Amino acid sequence: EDMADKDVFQTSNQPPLQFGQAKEPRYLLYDVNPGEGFNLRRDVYIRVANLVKVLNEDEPWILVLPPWGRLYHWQTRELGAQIKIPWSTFFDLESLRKHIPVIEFEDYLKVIGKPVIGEVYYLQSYKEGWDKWEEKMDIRECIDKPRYQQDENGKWRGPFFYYDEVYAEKFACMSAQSYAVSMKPFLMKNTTARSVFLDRAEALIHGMFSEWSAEYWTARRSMRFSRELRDIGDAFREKYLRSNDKKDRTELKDWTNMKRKHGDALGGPYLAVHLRRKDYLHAHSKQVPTLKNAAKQIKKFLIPYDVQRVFVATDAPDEEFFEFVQKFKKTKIYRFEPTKEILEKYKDGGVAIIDQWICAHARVFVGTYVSTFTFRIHEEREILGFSQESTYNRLCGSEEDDKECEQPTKWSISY
Ligand SMILES: C[C@@H]1O[C@H](OP(=O)(O)OP(=O)(O)OC[C@H]2O[C@@H](n3cnc4c(=O)[nH]c(N)nc43)[C@H](O)[C@@H]2O)[C@@H](O)[C@H](O)[C@@H]1O
Repeated sequence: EDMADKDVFQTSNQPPLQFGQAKEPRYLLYDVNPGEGFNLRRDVYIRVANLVKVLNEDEPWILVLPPWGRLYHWQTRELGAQIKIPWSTFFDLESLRKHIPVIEFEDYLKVIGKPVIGEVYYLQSYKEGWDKWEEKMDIRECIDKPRYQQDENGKWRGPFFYYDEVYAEKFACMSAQSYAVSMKPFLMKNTTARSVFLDRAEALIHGMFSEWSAEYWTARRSMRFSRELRDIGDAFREKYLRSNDKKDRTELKDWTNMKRKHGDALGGPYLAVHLRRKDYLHAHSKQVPTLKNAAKQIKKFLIPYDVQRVFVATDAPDEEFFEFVQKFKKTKIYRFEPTKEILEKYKDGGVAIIDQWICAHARVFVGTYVSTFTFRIHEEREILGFSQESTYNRLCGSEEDDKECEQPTKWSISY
C-alpha cells in the first residue's frame, strides 16, 4: 500500500500537495486622480479596503497603501517636495490591520524584490455615456491619453508615486460603472497577476449604502490617526483648551469593541470651527462667508454651549486669521501652530490632521459647506459619540438666508 501511494506522487506533474499551507497572497494597489485632495482620498481608501475585505473571504489579498505625495494643498515651500510619504506618518497601521491586511508601498517593493507591478488597469467611464445605471466593466480603448507609456523594453512606465524605477508588465484601460466590491470576480478570475494596480480608483463607488453602511463604518473606524499626531493634538487641548478625554468623555477604546451612542461624548469647553478659505472663496463663493460674517455666526453658538474659547482650523493665510481674531473682544481664539520639528516631521498633512483631531473633540463644531475636510471631522465625532446637534453645523454664506443655508446631512454611525 505504501508503494502505491508513492507511485501516485511520482507520476504526478504537480508538486505534492502540502495540506494546511496558505495560498500565496496577492497584492492590490491603487491610486486616485492627482487633482483630488487628502480627505477625498481617505474616502477612496474605505472603498478599496472593503474590496480587499471581501476578496479575503476567498483568497489572501494584501492592500498596498499608496504613498502620499504632491497634493495641491500642501503648499509649505520650505518643506520641499512632499512626496513618498508613508501612511504610518499619518495613520495607525496596527489599527488598519484590524480590518484588512495592509503594507506600505516600500515594503511591497522589498517583498517582491523588483520594482514591478503585474497589471495596471486605468479606470474610465464609457465613451458612449449611459442612460440607465447598471453595473458593468469592460476592457476598452483609452478615452484620454493615459498616464502610462511603454518603453523600448516593453515595460509600462507611469507615475507610480514618484518612484521612477517602478514599472508595470501589463497595462489596459477599463471602462467601469461599478461598486468597489464588484471588482472581486474580475480580480479573482480574469487576472492571475501577483499584483494588480487600479488607477483612478475614485471611479469605484461605495454602493448599496444601507446594506454597506456598517461595513463602511467598520473600515472608517479602523482609520485611526497615528498615536504621535493624536498625542500632539491632545497636549494642545490640555494646555490651551482645558480639554482632556476623561473630563470630556471622549476616551478611545479598541475600536473593534467600542460602541458609542449620540450624546455619550461631552467634548472640551471650546467651540471649533473649520474655516476653509483659499480656493473655496472662488469654488463656493456663495456659501463661504466674509470673515466678519463668520465671526458673527460663531458668536451665536457661544452662549448656548456655554463656551468662551474658540479653536480655529483653517487654511487661511496669517493676515486673514488675524483679521478674524480681531472680530472678537472677550472670546479667546486659538489655532494650532506647529513647531519647526513638528512641521518637518509630519508636514502639511500632519498639521491638518492635528487640526481635525482638535475639532473632533470640541463641545460644538461648525464646519464649511461640502468640504471633505469637514466631513471627516463629522465622522470622527460620530465615532466618539457626540450629539448630532453639536456636530452638523456649517457656516453660511454672508448672503445666504436661513432657508438657503441647508445644514450638513447627518451621517449616523452604524455598527
Ligand atoms: C472643491 C474641492 O475641495 C476639496 O477640498 P476639501 O474638500 O475642503 O478638503 P481636502 O480635499 O482635504 O483639501 C483641503 C486641504 O487643504 C488644507 N486645509 C484645509 N483646511 C484646513 C485646515 O483647517 N487646517 C489645515 N491645517 N489645513 C487645511 C489641507 O491640506 C487639506 O487636506 C479639494 O481638495 C478639491 O480639490 C476641490 O477643490
